[in-house]
Amino acid sequence: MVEQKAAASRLWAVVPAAGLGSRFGAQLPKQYMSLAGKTVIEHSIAALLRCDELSGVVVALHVDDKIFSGLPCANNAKVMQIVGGAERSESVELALAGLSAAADQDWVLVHDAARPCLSDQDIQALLLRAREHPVGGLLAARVVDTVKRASSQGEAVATVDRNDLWRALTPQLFRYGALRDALIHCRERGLPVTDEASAMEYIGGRPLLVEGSHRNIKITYPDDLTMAAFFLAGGVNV
Ligand SMILES: Nc1ccn([C@@H]2O[C@H](COP(=O)(O)OP(=O)(O)OP(=O)(O)O)[C@@H](O)[C@H]2O)c(=O)n1
Ligand SMILES: C[C@](O)(CO)[C@H](O)COP(=O)(O)O
Repeated sequence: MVEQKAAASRLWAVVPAAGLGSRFGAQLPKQYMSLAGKTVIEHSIAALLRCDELSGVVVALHVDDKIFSGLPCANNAKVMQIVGGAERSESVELALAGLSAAADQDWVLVHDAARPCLSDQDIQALLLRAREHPVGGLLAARVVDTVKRASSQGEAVATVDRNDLWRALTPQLFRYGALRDALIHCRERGLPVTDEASAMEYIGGRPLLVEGSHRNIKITYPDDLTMAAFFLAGGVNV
């Protein structure tokens, strides 16, 4: 009997970009702030598009977004747009629903539009390690500061053992079907999901932590844009 060879899993990307950047406090959503000659989101998407095996990217936009369609990357044949939701997790779930060509066993990279300093090296490290893992994985960085738990009065009440603490970054890489089902599971139960890995954890998964660069910062406050410009200009090579 001739065994049917399983079709190779394809690689997709989802870019949550429907936020309004309230903590950043600018007139424009932070993903559209200028950075090193382009907008923040263009750097984030460009990093994904440099990955040759990517089949397509779905960008989740705010319903009132009038900017993205005017960017050069919006005309890239691999780039699709959908309207996101009120929460980041909802935007990701809607983007997955928009990936009609994806098969359950395909892989999906979810990468914040607000993380413009993602390196090719980190993407390749995540793809190499997480695709060999039964659940998938995420880029992450070890916590290097002492961590305090605060009281409601803003006083340090405890020091948290940081030896096993990591900061979750993006991209995060999971199988399309498993991630879709995990996000639905969490939404139906009102479980708080701030990243894709937490949804996978809720259904019993243990995503692989792949150490990534501390330069892969999330633009949250204005100072982050200054740091990102420094990193994209090459930073200090030690
Ligand atoms: N409903 C939402 C909220 C956020 N995001 C995206 O998720 C990423 C990380 O979210 P965050 O840094 O919190 O962005 P904002 O929600 O814009 O920031 P803030 O919380 O300060 O308003 C960003 O690329 C943001 O555009 C999204 O797609 N949909
Ligand atoms: C997904 C994320 O960037 C991982 O650290 C983070 O959880 C996003 O949080 P935000 O409050 O939506 O920015």
